[in-house]
Amino acid sequence: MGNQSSKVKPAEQPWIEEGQKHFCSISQFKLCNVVGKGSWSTVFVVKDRRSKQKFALKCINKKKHNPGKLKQLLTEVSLLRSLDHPLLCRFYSEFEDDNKIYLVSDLMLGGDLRYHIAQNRFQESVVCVWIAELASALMYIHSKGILHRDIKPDNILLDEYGHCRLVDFNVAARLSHQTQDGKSYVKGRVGTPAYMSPETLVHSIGYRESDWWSLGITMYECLLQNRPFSSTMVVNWIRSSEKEKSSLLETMCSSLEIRNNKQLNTLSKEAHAAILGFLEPSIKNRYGHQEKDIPNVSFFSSVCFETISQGKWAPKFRPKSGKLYADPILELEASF
Ligand SMILES: Nc1ncnc2c1ncn2[C@@H]1O[C@H](COP(=O)(O)OP(=O)(O)OP(=O)(O)O)[C@@H](O)[C@H]1O
Repeated sequence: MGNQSSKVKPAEQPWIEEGQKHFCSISQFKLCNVVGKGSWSTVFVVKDRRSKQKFALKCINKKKHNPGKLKQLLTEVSLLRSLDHPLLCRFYSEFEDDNKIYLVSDLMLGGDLRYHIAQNRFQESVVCVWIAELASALMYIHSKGILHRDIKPDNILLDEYGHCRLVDFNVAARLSHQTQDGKSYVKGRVGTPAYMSPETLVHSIGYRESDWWSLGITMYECLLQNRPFSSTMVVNWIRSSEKEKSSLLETMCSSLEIRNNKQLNTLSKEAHAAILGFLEPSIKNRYGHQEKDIPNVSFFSSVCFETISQGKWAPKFRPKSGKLYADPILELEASF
């Protein structure tokens, strides 16, 4: 382990002049490209006319969304405003006009992990830095009392140097409830089925450990290019009768079969153990139950968590510079 900070371009926030952080009108920007499309937004690369700096501008069409969705958006904005970490995508401003709501944030030019893992099978050393960076971001948001609830490769963007940024706080929530023994949780079966923890699927509840489970599925996928449970398998479990649902946890654990999974056996013993640690059905035994122990997980022995958490650890994979990691079809579909 070595401190690489002198050689490495940190995951720094772009420089912005004081006073320019609070964008309030679309006229302040020149539209450049479409960089992504979500289920309720289009994301543009825009250039601030004054500083010439580029940002991501998420545009949400008010007319296409019901008041419930817009309320959810307000929650997302309030959560984003409370967060500031080198491995999250910094949020600057929101403003609106008659038709749209606009959110301005850091622009991530390296594409999402879903794209990259579909192209390549990555070395463990690459994935180790990604998962350590995500673990660091996760510990930070948990320390702020927030659950992400939708960790998956689609919601992880790379910056131009290859640092991971956890994005999409659409369904994130504050840990607003407490069990009798003082454990914080959020109600609801929320997220993407294939990444949902057993407790979320079975009891419609999310703990901090539930995000660690999703990170475990993400790690599995980054290393092996597939997932331990398919979405249809999970959806079928959810749709099963109430009686069967009570045995869902058992089914899921036995289906895990990952303890004897041939693919897992192709990994180092450290990677294998980390996946089993994150995908531990019992939350008390799951990695992340004691978040302070995460840096001691043997899979992370080659990285320094302090440097990782400052966004200064050198990623082992750097996206191609000058390439726009966006489906060209989005450009054609864009409307404004
Ligand atoms: N800051 C950013 N920099 C670069 N690209 C981004 C940024 N934010 C979002 N994108 C791109 O835009 C896509 C859509 O963004 P996002 O998932 O936040 O939209 P959404 O409407 O909230 O989507 P959904 O509800 O389907 O998750 C992302 O998959 C990503 O490719």
